[in-house]
Amino acid sequence: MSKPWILGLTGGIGSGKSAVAQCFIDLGVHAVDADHAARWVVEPGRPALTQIAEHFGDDVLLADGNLNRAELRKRIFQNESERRWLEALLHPLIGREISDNLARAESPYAILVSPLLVESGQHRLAQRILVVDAPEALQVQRTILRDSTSAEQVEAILKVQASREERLRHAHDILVNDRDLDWLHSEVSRLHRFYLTLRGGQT
Ligand SMILES: CC(C)(COP(=O)(O)OP(=O)(O)OC[C@H]1O[C@@H](n2cnc3c(N)ncnc32)[C@H](O)[C@@H]1O)[C@@H](O)C(=O)NCCC(=O)NCCS
Ligand SMILES: Nc1ncnc2c1ncn2[C@@H]1O[C@H](COP(=O)(O)OP(=O)(O)OP(=O)(O)O)[C@@H](O)[C@H]1O
Repeated sequence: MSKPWILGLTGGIGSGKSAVAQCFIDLGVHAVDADHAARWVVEPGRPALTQIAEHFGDDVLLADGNLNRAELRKRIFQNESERRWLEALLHPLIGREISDNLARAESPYAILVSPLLVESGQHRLAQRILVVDAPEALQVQRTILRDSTSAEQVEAILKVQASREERLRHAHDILVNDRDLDWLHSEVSRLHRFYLTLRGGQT
């Protein structure tokens, strides 16, 4: 089987990656999401969850045995060495899930959605990079609304992610997501037609 042509889709927290990815999925494009892979590798019964509980203590587990994501989020975004420990454990596992899933793509191209595409080196899997960009104030506002979290928590996450400038340096295409969802849909349709021409109809 030939390797799929991969579009890397990235952007900071709350920029709209998942919303853009959904538009591509609606157009029939196979999508692999690093945040979803990050959930699979810590499901109950997976060795990584046991290692996380041993390292951080049982407070990071819920009564039903699932990961207490809100608790772990608090711990890692206020302590760089704890975040690095967690990333060293999870990123290789996430990378394997992503590669396995991308290999199953049957659409003319596939997308890899990842908040840390540039930071983690996952961009090397992609032939082209689309950055979803939005003003920082809008990223914070959208994330607070979506996650019922605080501005301080979102800003702590923003601080450890690549800067907009750094991310944009890797971009082949930029989608500025500062309008409504109908507009976003039409921009993604336009990009999709363009990517199909780049693929020259190859499957
Ligand atoms: C800390 C955790 C449990 C918090 O879970 P929660 O459900 O609250 O958030 P979720 O996983 O949906 O992530 C939301 C957003 O936070 C940001 N984020 C998550 N992890 C990181 C990180 N290590 N560095 C920078 N930003 C991150 C991203 O923008 C992501 O889209 C979770 O984010 C996690 O396991 N992070 C470590 C794994 C990782 O690096 N994931 C990023 C994808 S590779
Ligand atoms: N153009 C838009 N108009 C209105 N709401 C939007 C728009 N784009 C995204 N949103 C909303 O903003 C929130 C954040 O978007 P989304 O979840 O797609 O961001 P993300 O980049 O995937 O974030 P994360 O890095 O946290 O996973 C969601 O609730 C989404 O529905």
